Amino acid sequence: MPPPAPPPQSFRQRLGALRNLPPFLKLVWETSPGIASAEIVLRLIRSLLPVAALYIAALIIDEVVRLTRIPSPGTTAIAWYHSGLLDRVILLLALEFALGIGSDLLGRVISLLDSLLGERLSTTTSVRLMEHAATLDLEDFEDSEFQDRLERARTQAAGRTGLMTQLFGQAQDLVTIASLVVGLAAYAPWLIALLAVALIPSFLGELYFNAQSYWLNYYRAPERRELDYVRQVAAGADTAKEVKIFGLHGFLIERYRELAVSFFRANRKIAVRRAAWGSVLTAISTVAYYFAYAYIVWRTLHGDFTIGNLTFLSGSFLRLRGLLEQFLSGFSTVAGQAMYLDDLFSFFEIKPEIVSPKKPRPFPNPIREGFTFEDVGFQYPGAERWAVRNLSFNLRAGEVLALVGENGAGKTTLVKLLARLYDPDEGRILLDGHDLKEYDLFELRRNIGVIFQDFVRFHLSAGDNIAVGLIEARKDQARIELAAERSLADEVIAKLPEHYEQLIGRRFKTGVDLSGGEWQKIAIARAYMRDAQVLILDEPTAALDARAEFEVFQRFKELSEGKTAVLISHRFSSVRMADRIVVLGDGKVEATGTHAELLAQGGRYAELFELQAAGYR
Ligand SMILES: Nc1ncnc2c1ncn2[C@@H]1O[C@H](COP(=O)(O)OP(=O)(O)OP(=O)(O)O)[C@@H](O)[C@H]1O
Repeated sequence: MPPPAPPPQSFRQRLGALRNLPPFLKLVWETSPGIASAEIVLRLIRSLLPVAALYIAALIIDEVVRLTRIPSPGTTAIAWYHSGLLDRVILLLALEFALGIGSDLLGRVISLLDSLLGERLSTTTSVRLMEHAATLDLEDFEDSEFQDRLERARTQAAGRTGLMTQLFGQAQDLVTIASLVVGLAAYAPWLIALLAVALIPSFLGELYFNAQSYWLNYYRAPERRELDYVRQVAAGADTAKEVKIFGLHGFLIERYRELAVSFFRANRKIAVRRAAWGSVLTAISTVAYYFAYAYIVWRTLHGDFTIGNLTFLSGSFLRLRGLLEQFLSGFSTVAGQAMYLDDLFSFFEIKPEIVSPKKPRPFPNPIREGFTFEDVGFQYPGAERWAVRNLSFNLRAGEVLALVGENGAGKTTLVKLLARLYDPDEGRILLDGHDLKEYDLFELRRNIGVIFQDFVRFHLSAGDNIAVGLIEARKDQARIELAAERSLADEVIAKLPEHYEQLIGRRFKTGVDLSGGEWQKIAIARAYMRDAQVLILDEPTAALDARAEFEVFQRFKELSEGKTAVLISHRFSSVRMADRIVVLGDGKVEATGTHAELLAQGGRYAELFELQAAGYR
């Protein structure tokens, strides 16, 4: 589908993006006040060198002209030197030389500082981006519009160092321009007006095309994400197996090509128009330059200006024109880039909704009553169906509760609500009689150890893969080993060549991959790593063989002595171990009871149990 046409943007709106510059400069400054101030001082000095050089060049010429008009002291350079007539010229030449060398040196130092500061800026911005992303809600991450925004902000974080150099350069040029204008104004003020008239059209043209490019990128962010995604799927290690089996290469490459070609076409259209208009508008300024040049020559012939003045003025004018052109096109680049900054700063403006209260209630230790779901309803953003609704039940302190239900019944959603990854849209969840929202978010999560069905396979060492359950205890080898023992991961690790140090996953060269069930044992150890009061296993055992799952759950039950535990599984052999079972159907509690009670009731539980049991007979 073609992207919608860019909305008409007034110049004022485009220039409005410049409001992003002060916070951007603040960011640059905070990155490194030392380098930034050195840059400012050096650039200020360098900005005044061109006018000084032009002025001295003019003095040299006038001096030479003067010397050609007096009687020659001799024919050799030595005779000239000894006459003392060359003293002034020599001094001026030496000065001009020093200015030239100085300017070159300063240029080198400045670009060195630029690159140092740029790299630091890119790191600072990326770190801030990650820090901010960490505060945001899970809901945000699941929203594709948010993903687009994050993607744009991410590219901005890496790409804005050019803008910094540009801004510093602009400021430097501005000082040079001002110094040249003062010089020029002293001789021929209206030349300056002529320059302005000549340059404004090309400036406006640049501004317009920059805005076009920005909007193109803006609207294409979803497609760019798709482009990256397709590339990843086509050439990624995780997907290679299915891509090969199903022979998806052709399909993926074709999709990539289609997207890339449509990008290319849109970009080309803007580039061609920009080039065409650019050459027309630049021609106007060239005409103005020669017009001004002719005027200065004419005034010199009339005796109003000296030859030195002529060189100074034409030199200044030429330089000024170049600088102004550079400044204005730089300015429109800056205005264009400032629009991209919108993406970065607007990302920083997203505020999380799930936060801790200002004065949190102390977290109960031990939990006395447990959790109560009161008529809880929750709808995923953008979804029409309620994932859970009118959900009421108790999770009593110290019990082992199993959650059962068909796919999509709302089991995982319930767990996410319990850990406040989402807040309910209706009803409330109480912990020991108080709303979960009254407790500190961090404390709540620290007290809950959840292992999800889709736990993350970190491409880290086996030890670290367990330690992520309580990252502060990463160095506590005894704790890691105990957790591994409890989840049966110790047997898996014993077989690895480097044991706990073994890198697992196939992303890195020395990595060893594990089977699905082996990964699960490692993941379950994370729950044991933290001494949480509530332990939740949300079906991370699906890939375990029947014996392993039985053992894992048996241990889980033993080890959750004195803790509150929730287990979700589709295997009744495990479920029946729980003290109490809650049957979910369509986001509601359908029945509760022990295994025997539920079988006796003969509802959905009995039906599902019979189905599974029949399969084994
Ligand atoms: N991130 C999400 N965005 C939108 N809808 C979702 C999301 N996650 C789950 N759902 C929907 O919410 C409902 C409940 O899903 P949930 O994952 O809680 O089910 P479940 O009982 O854990 O299922 P399973 O046994 O398959 O794991 C389903 O209809 C599902 O489609």
